[in-house]
Amino acid sequence: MLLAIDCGNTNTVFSIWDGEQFLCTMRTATDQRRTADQYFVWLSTLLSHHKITMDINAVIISSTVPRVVFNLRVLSDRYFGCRPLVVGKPECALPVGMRVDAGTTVGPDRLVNTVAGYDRHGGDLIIVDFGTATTFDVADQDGAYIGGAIAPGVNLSLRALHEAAAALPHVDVTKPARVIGTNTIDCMQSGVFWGYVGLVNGICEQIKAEFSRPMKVISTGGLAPLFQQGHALFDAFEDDLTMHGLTVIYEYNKEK
Ligand SMILES: Nc1ncnc2c1ncn2[C@@H]1O[C@H](COP(=O)(O)OP(=O)(O)OP(=O)(O)O)[C@@H](O)[C@H]1O
Ligand SMILES: CC(C)(CO)[C@@H](O)C(=O)NCCC(=O)O
Ligand SMILES: [K+]
Repeated sequence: MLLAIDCGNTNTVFSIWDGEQFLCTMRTATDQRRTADQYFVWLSTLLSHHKITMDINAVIISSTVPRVVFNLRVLSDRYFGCRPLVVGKPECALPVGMRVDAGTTVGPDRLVNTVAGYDRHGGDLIIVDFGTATTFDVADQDGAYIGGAIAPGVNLSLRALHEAAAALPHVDVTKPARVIGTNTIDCMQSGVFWGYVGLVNGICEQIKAEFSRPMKVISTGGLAPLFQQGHALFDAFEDDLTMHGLTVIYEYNKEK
């Protein structure tokens, strides 16, 4: 079985793939201090709770936080007896290339999203991922990652408002009933919710204008469904896009 690990700046998601389906998915806060032994105790407890026998013999990692990779490598080696594939490292081949400025480092999550989007939908895509940052990844006709946009994440923007302004409380994002808020919380929610609808819409429209062919827009990440509510921002929402991309990259490397 394959253990696929998607490590973001906020959360790290572990999924077990049996070759056909994901048996379970587990999420923990990203913390570079967490050791291999701590990961293993946590994983084994959850897997026994789900009644899944742990026979992991392969590991693939995408990490936007370089420092956590060390302990995840130790986890693979010590507990699963294997060397993990790490997206972005030379030994991990990608089925599709990238066309960006020489010397630039693309976030592995964005490359994985591009691979997954191309696998499911073919090329000419915009993938919008609502994580710590809101990213826009463009897949060309042949599936190559050709760039995109990085905007501050929704929760990050709300936190920034709260931290910078003494009279603004911490609030969660939600779709407000009205655009004109009549109290502080409604005003903040309106600003962030409708601000992001405008941001996503505006960036996608401008990417489409700059690109020469019609494009499909795919969304992923915990907050995507909220923004899809009542607005035709996306052609599809796919919860498991990054995990799917990790399995595609794993299979590609296994065959090579
Ligand atoms: N309605 C909601 N309001 C607030 N937060 C939500 C809501 N729905 C989902 N979330 C949160 O959105 C987050 C989405 O997770 P996702 O994996 O897409 O990104 P992340 O973990 O925040 O970022 P990263 O992948 O960069 O670490 C989760 O932390 C989840 O708790
Ligand atoms: C933009 C984030 C933080 C989104 O997770 C990540 O993809 C990243 O750290 N990227 C590096 C820079 C880039 O993708 O161009
Ligand atoms: K993510």
